[in-house]
Amino acid sequence: MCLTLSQVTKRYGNHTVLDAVGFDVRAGERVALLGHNGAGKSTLMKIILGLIPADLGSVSVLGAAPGSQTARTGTAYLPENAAFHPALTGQEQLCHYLRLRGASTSQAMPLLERVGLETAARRRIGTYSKGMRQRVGLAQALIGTPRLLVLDEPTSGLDPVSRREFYTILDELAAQGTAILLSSHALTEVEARTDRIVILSSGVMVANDTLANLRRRASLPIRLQISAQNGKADEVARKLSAGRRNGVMVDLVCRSDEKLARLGDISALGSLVDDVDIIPPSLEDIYSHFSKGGGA
Ligand SMILES: Nc1ncnc2c1ncn2[C@@H]1O[C@H](COP(=O)(O)OP(=O)(O)OP(=O)(O)O)[C@@H](O)[C@H]1O
Repeated sequence: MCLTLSQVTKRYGNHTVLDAVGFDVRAGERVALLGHNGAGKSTLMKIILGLIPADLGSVSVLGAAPGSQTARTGTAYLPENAAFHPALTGQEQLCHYLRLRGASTSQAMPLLERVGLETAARRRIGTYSKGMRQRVGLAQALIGTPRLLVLDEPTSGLDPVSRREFYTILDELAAQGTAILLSSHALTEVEARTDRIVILSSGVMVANDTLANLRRRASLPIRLQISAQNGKADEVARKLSAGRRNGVMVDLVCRSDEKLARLGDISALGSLVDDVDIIPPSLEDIYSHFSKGGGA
């Protein structure tokens, strides 16, 4: 196990910011840490990195205490807004980090190539876009091939192509055995790119499971979106006891275990129906279900 948290509790005065949080991250696993603003995500990351202590509970990072030599050597961290010296070039900034970690500066260019910054490597960081600065941060995090990678909202402010490229690099790292914990507000993107989801709500862990299992447990309603033949939406809606959305679309909401029966009802309408789409609950729906205590 690369990361093990058990009963981790943190208080600031009377305010309990983390309340008995516990989960694991295995080698090669990509875990998303989701939660509203102030849910405790950054606090948890700071505890994992050994920057602040937990009041109660235990944390094991690569089998060692957070902040210990073993934990620090094997862990890389990318803060949400990584700050770099604007007058340094990407290459100079990376050489600086390599020296700090006692590594050879000859690795700077291969690392910059890996994150797609080879052509900009000799330009000052002050001229980089946000996405390019985020890539410098990722190159820094890749020094020494970390066994645990902790990323605080790594893709906020990145365009869709940069996001995809960013996740491709994370996928490669995970395939090599790096454990990845990343916080995010971008629910739809973590849906496709992570193996497990942990949801914090006001410092309490309200979910820790694969998305497929969370979907099953939430058993939220499914929407069947039916396209009726021209002019027949009212008739279709009436026959199915469903709601008409506009001139041709009819919305039918049902439980997951009713889906097949309802599809049978739709198909029995024959030529009155042109098409049907099945819309499962989105990650946003599931997230909101568990955040409101639906998992309890
Ligand atoms: N040093 C501190 N002193 C007092 N309260 C703090 C301190 N650091 C964080 N908090 C409080 O702890 C709670 C959790 O904050 P944290 O930054 O961990 O949330 P977050 O989930 O990362 O939020 P965001 O998504 O906005 O980054 C907040 O209510 C915050 O005000």
